[in-house]
Amino acid sequence: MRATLALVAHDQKKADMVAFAIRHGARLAAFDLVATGTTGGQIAEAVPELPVVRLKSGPLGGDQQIGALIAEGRVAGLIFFVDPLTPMPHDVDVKALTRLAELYDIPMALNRATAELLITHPTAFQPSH
Ligand SMILES: O=C(CO)COP(=O)(O)O
Repeated sequence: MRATLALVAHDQKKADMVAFAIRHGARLAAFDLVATGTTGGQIAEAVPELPVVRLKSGPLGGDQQIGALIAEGRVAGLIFFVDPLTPMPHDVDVKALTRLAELYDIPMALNRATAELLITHPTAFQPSH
């Protein structure tokens, strides 16, 4: 069974996420990928051979959709490049998403340094989560 990874990046971090997807394309290809709308679109444009299911954009409910997948036990890991410097209209959604990842004990990287550690760890993301 393939594990699902969720990929999300705030606007100021999208370039970092695209670079991450390019750098780790081969590793990411081992997973089913879901992403919030704009993040997924930019990954798909940069790495067209990497299939990414795009949900709604974050401010329009995408974070909540990923949270729901986590609550249903369908997400093995969350890589979320958070922008800590910009106020967000959907801050409560961001908080709800990270809270569910905490609650369901999903490996969660909120910055690039942690994402690098998780993606290069062969057993970090288990489908049973
Ligand atoms: O806002 C986001 C996460 O909170 C990301 O959404 P987008 O990928 O649609 O920009």
